[in-house]
Amino acid sequence: MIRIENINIEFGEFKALQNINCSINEKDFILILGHNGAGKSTLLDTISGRLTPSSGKIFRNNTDITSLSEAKRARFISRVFQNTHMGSVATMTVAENLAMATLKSKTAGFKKAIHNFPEYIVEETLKPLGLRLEELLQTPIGKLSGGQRQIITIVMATLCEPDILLLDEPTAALDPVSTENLLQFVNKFTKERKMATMMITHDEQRAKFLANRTWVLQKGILKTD
Ligand SMILES: Nc1ncnc2c1ncn2[C@@H]1O[C@H](COP(=O)(O)OP(=O)(O)OP(=O)(O)O)[C@@H](O)[C@H]1O
Repeated sequence: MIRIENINIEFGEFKALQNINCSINEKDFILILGHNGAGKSTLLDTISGRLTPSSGKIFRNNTDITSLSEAKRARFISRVFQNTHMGSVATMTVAENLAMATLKSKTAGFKKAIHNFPEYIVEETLKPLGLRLEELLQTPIGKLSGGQRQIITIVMATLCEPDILLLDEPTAALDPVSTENLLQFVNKFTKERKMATMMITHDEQRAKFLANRTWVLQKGILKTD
């Protein structure tokens, strides 16, 4: 589905990613492990189009997307950041944030979308979770706990039905109970939707039940399985 060929990312003299070759297939759940500064976020930034490689190519179903902008890739590649402030607007309600997410990668229709909350999310996603998030729809998202906000951010990221979901340490700021809830949610949610997922984590033991593949980055070099 996504194929990466001989990708290099350089920041000045520094080689952050070196000669990366890998493929992400449908329904894969890939854990990305590695020490601080190994290049994990840089790899996700390269796949999402946030960074442009100095050499190498990225293909989606054999189409070369190396020069496709991040905004255009957002229709099929969704990125969730460790810092949920980057994926949602704190002063807007949960419902408004979810409505806004239906517009992803489009620029028109913002005012209309904000009044058109996608009701199906309540029955299909929020209620089955059993975390009573549906009771918080009119609450500004900035008032939610870190775990609640992270779950809503992931739901938002998947409303455009991407082929692939990129999660950057989604449990980094969470306590053990919220971490467990979030991982269970991610497991159920991505498998039900048959969505390929790449997740950066520093907690392999807790997260490994989710994954069919584990990749390790060491100083910009990727070891795939
Ligand atoms: N925009 C940039 N300019 C210069 N150097 C950068 C830039 N972005 C990342 N780097 C460097 O590239 C290396 C890889 O960074 P990256 O954020 O991908 O690491 P990481 O594996 O995600 O680390 P962590 O686990 O700490 O989040 C680091 O040495 C970092 O300082």
